[in-house]
Amino acid sequence: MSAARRGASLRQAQWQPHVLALNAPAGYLPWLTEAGSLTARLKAHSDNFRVQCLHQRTARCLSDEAAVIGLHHAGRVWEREVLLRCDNTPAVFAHTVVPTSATAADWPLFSALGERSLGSTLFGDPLVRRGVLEFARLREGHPLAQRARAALVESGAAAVDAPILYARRCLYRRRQGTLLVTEVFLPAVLELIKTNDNLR
Ligand SMILES: C=C(O[C@@H]1C=C(C(=O)O)C=C[C@H]1O)C(=O)O
Repeated sequence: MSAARRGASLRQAQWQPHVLALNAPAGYLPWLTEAGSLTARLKAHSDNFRVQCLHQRTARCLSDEAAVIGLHHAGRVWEREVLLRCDNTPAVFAHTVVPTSATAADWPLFSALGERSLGSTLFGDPLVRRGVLEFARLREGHPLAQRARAALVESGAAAVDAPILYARRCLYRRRQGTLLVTEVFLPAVLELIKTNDNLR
C-alpha cells in the first residue's frame, strides 16, 4: 500500500451497524449500545456530571458525514464539540453537526445549548426521530480521534495512549432538519461504576 493510501486509511473510519465487528473490549459494549440517552447513563454512573462545551461554531463537516446529513459534499455545518465529564473526568468526546441550512424551527434549542446536554433536548421531544446506531474504530489519524486526544490534553486530563478509540454515531431528524451526533468513548468510561438510578 502506498504511503498516501495508508495515510488516507488511517484518517478514515468504517462506520457500520454491527457493534461486535469492532472487537471492542467488553467494557465498552454497554456504552456503545446504550439505547437511551448517553447523558442519562453517564449521570447514573457519577455523582457529578458536566458538559464542557469546547466550541459551537460553523465549520466544514467531515467527508464521511456529508451524505449522512443530506449534503452533496463536505459543506458548512454548525459544529458542536463537548467533553462529557463524570466527577470531572472526561468520559466522552462528542461531536455534533447540523447543516447550516437548518432553521430554528428544525432545532429550536440547539444554538443556545451552552453547557446543557444536547440529549436533554432530543430525548422527550416527540418530533425527534432517531436513526440507527453506527459504530467504528477510530485510529489515531481520524480527525475526531485527534480532536478528542487534543481536548483531553488541553483540559488538563491525562493523555490517552490507546491506539484505537471506539465510537458510535446516530442521525436525528426533526421536521426538515438533520443532526448527526458522534460519541467517542474515552478509556475512562471503563472505570465508571453505577452509583445511582439518576436517570433524569
Ligand atoms: C445525544 C445525547 O447528548 C449528549 C450530549 C451532547 C452535547 O451536549 O453536545 C452530545 C452527545 C451526547 O452524548 C445523549 O445524551 O444521548
